[in-house]
Amino acid sequence: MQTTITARPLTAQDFAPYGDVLAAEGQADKIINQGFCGRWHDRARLDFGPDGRAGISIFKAEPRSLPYTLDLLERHPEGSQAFIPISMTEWLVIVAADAGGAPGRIAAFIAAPGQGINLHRGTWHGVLTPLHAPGLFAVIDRIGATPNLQEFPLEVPRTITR
Ligand SMILES: NC(=O)N[C@@H](O)C(=O)O
Ligand code: NI
Repeated sequence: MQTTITARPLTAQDFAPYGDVLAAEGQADKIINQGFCGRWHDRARLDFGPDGRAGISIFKAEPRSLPYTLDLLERHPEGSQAFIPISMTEWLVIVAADAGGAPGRIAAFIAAPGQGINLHRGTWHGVLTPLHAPGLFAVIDRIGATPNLQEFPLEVPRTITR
């Protein structure tokens, strides 16, 4: 069993099984606004289900420190969830593969300042984990009448290190 997981730098390629990386990285898809702005166009696979709608919320999360004890994973079976950093600091992203309806192998990433993510619908993840105050994020996820939340407490907590 993985009891200690080493976080690695967040890259779009490594994160692809779990979601999308949202950042002004590499060449812009479009140059707009009379050449004064780069647009990294349509970079997230958003999904809010047939009965939900998109919402934008602001999260202010308490910073955590490494090594971090992970004792809970969760997922949103009815929609995607995107985290766009407002405070330009690194933060911790924890995801896991699905293994028959429960979390399988866990992966951890250090998001660089300015990197955001979009978790695809149903992706197991740790809750928002900034590493520096003020931990401000814009969150785009499903607003609907159902809880859209499945939590999975870990019987054996894991240690996430850098
Ligand atoms: N519960 C909530 O709004 N946030 C969590 O889903 C999270 O991933 O941080
Ligand atoms: Ni979540």
